[in-house]
Amino acid sequence: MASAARLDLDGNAIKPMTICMIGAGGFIGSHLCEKLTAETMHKVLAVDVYNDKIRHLLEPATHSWSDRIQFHRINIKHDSRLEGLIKMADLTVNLAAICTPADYNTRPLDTIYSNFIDALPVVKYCSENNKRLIHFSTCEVYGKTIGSFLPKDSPLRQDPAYYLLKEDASPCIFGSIEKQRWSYACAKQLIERLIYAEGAENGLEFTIVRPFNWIGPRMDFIPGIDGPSEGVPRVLACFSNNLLRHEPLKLVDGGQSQRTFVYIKDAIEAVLLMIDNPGRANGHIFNVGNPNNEATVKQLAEMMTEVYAKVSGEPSLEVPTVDVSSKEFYGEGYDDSDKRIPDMTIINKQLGWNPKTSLWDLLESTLTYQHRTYAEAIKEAIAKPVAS
Ligand SMILES: NC(=O)c1ccc[n+]([C@@H]2O[C@H](COP(=O)([O-])OP(=O)(O)OC[C@H]3O[C@@H](n4cnc5c(N)ncnc54)[C@H](O)[C@@H]3O)[C@@H](O)[C@H]2O)c1
Ligand SMILES: O=c1ccn([C@@H]2O[C@H](COP(=O)(O)OP(=O)(O)O[C@H]3OC[C@](O)(CO)[C@H]3O)[C@@H](O)[C@H]2O)c(=O)[nH]1
Repeated sequence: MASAARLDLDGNAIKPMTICMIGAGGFIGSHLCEKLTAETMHKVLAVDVYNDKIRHLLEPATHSWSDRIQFHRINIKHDSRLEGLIKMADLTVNLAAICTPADYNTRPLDTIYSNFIDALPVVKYCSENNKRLIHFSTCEVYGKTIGSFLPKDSPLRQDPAYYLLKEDASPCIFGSIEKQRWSYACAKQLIERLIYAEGAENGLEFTIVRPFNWIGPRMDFIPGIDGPSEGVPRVLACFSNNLLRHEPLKLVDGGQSQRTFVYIKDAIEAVLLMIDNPGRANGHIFNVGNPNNEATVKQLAEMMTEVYAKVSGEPSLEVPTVDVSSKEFYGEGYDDSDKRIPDMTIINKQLGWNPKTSLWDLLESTLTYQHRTYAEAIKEAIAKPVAS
């Protein structure tokens, strides 16, 4: 239930504000909209080209929060209404982006435009109108770890100094230009630098969020069900799709890359703390991830296979995974981040935030959702005769 008497971290009453949320119809946006409507008195101006993932919040128009969320179907690439919405709001949260790795090397121009050029007016309008901005960047701005350049058997690889990713100390290490995978990370890095410069030179009040593999329900799409059959979503949806279809999970280059996964609901708590505590969040870049949930992609596949068997009651395949080369899976120009462990010092100090949910638990609730939402539709799709 929304409460009028919520307090910030310094014990002051939080005043309801109007938030212009761009990209509100996506995975993170849908969870943030849910949180803001259910637990706060803030008003949301939800901007996106799609609204399927937030339709349950918009309809019927008789929800207790209905007068606090408005959907605006706007493509921020070319819509003059954007400035008016930013002016109307106290805070803008910008989530809009192309952010699936399969696009970075195959649609590099769209990726760079989406993550840099299209974000420019948002930053400009916030700066010119003295409005606060929370901008979503990515853990990919760190690129590869320093440790990955050490010899394979070097004991230094065990030293956190060579792999822990720190907002104010780690370098950003990308591959060469023909490795177009880095088009996204590079565009995100440049928009971060621009926002930082707007803060330094023009006083823009900003917060930059670097999400480390947030996962949970409503992430991306299941190919052929609620997205294109040939589409390649992020790993959670790829592996969910394989499990739902009883196919082996594809391990790109053997699945040796490492990631830390954080449950979307834990991560959204961190974003709400940023929204409600401007004095503690402004001017900061925050890693938001769960350093305790590290796994190789192969280990993730094995755990998802085990959890899915539990929640679906269906036996696992005898050979649950298959190796595939990155060239075959993503095409020319793909490259990968080797390891991503967020340093948590800054977010702990400023906001006292820590994630709670283990990898097993977050996969259990997410795969329960995937099974409930998609299993029937997949069965029907498989049963349908293919048109000749
Ligand atoms: N999910 C993660 O773990 C993660 C990790 C790192 C960074 N991020 C960043 O967080 C943000 C949100 O990610 P997500 O996982 O929710 O992705 P998402 O693709 O689910 O959401 C992005 C939303 O932005 C909208 N959008 C894109 N271009 C637009 C435009 N021109 N006009 C209007 N709307 C537009 C899309 O329709 C989509 O609904 C992105 O900036 C992404 O780079 C997410
Ligand atoms: O079927 C598959 C799909 C992927 N992989 C490998 O899994 C690793 C993670 O892939 P994914 O979650 O798709 O994306 P990344 O973690 O590499 O990048 C994202 O991180 C943050 C963000 O900025 C936004 O979400 C995005 O760039 C990777 O190693 C794939 O190769 C697989 O083996 N099989």
